[in-house]
Amino acid sequence: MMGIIELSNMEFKSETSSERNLTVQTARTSGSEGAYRRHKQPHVKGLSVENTPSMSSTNTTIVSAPGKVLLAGGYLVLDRAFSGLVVATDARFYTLVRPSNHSRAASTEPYRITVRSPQFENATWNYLVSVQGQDITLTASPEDESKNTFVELALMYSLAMLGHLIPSERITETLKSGLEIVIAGNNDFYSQRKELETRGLSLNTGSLRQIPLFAPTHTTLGKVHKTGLGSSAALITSLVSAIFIHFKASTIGQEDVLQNKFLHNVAQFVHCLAQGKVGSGFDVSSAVWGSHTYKRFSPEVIQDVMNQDARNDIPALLKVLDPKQTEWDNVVVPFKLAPRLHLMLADIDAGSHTPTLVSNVLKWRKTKPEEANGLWEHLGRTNDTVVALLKKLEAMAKDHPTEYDLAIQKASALPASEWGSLVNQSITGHDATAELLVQINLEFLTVRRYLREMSQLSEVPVEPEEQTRLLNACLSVPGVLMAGVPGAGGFDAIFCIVLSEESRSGVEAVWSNFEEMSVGPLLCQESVEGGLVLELGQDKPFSGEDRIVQRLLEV
Ligand SMILES: Nc1ncnc2c1ncn2[C@@H]1O[C@H](COP(=O)(O)OP(=O)(O)O)[C@@H](O)[C@H]1O
Ligand SMILES: C[C@@](O)(CCOP(=O)(O)OP(=O)(O)O)CC(=O)O
Repeated sequence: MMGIIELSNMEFKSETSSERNLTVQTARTSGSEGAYRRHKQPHVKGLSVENTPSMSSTNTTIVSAPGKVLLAGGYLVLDRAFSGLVVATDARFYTLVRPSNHSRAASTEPYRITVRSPQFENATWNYLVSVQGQDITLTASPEDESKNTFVELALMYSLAMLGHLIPSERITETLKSGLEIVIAGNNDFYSQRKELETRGLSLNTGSLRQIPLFAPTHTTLGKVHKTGLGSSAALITSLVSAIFIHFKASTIGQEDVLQNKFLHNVAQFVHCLAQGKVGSGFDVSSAVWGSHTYKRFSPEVIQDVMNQDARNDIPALLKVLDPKQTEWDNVVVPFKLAPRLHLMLADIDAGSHTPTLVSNVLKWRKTKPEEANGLWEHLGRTNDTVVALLKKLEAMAKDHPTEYDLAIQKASALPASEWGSLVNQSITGHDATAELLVQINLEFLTVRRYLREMSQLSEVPVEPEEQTRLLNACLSVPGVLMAGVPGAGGFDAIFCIVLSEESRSGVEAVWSNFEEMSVGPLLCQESVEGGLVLELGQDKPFSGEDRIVQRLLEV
């Protein structure tokens, strides 16, 4: 057994097969866990289980990655000249990897990997793996009813890379009993309207809390209504990382930037390949690093390997994905909402097709470059101002906690349009927190004004009128700091940032009474756990208390 390489010495030299170690954050077990982990939900029998459930956590790896919401920078973030603000959610995607239950016989090649997504109908995929020295090839079983390109590419490339990174004996040893992989996304990733209907429950957060973890979606992956949290990015990031960790090509417990960069680069590459295009990558980025401001990587970085021929030269691919050997120029600056600010999300049942919106906006930018670039400059600057003000607010909370709390309390009782009256009311004569709140609110209204202008000029419904009416109704509730359309906008979703539980209830009431569109609240909030988390495996044992891990071991 080779020793763990010191992180400072770590090199991803593709021509050697020496051991590499990659790092993800270890799951926290107390205090700051996401709302989902804290909620005491009644235990309701959820999924039908195909295989005999194995409660054993031995040799089991579980890695999770968060969903995302792009609060500012939609479209602009496709261009390196601009930044986006992405917040990771405590709704996560989980990948479990363990030796298979039923393949004692299959101790020789080809090894078998079975992947299940128990929330869906017809969602089992079988793969056959052959190992010849450093060359590892994976093929989908021809007997499968459906194909999952995202899963297949993630497995194919992760294993092929492992062949060049760790000794082949370790690979065959790990594969010899076959592998079982279970993939599950938090309920918030998919519309729960059908599940609520089945249970005779109405569409509100109280009802959503009664649904079991990883509830069945009553449909196939192809037909499911997604809520826009970025299922494929979170899935690929958790799957790729779980594989690297399960094969002990990675270690845990240290926050090593280089190692996470490698996992990021692999996930980013696989996601681009599966999507058939190089997007901005903000979703994979937040799945790895949590909330941050994001400046994209130059597409040229991976352009040359963006085809299936990359399989034929894994050392060359490893070189491109090695953060030390290739210039990955993405910029990630960590971000955190100030205390007492709560993110609220809702999906709109109407939905929009993001690739169509993107292609039409980019077409407009190409045909009217002056008009578009002028607007993007203004919008980009206003987005940056909003981020800078949110950071100032966070600093204010740290430096002057008592004044900050008092100001938030007062602002919670009034709609944002009336916060101006709070600025000069404090004992010191000037309330700096109230002033920041006013500025953030106004700047974000300006962001929305530019987005509506973009809608008009490009004829793409980025903030459609129906959404404008909904957002304005939310902003009339006391204690609502921001309301907007995330990401590409359209009819997909809305977000609000609110200052208190009362504000949250007020906004929820607006959503359930809104008659123009069906507004479905989500339960998730900002992730406090950051990006990638090792939930189980290596030196992170099963405590018996984490009900998410417990549930994953059962399904
Ligand atoms: N629970 C899951 N299990 C397996 N694959 C999944 C799961 N959820 C999503 N995927 C994969 O992600 C693809 C959806 O990707 P995409 O349409 O880009 O959605 P999104 O915008 O949510 O990322 C699916 O076709 C499937 O391959
Ligand atoms: C337009 C964009 O900048 C942002 C789109 O963000 P969304 O969060 O709307 O994405 P989907 O989950 O794919 O619907 C495109 C991009 O950056 O890739």
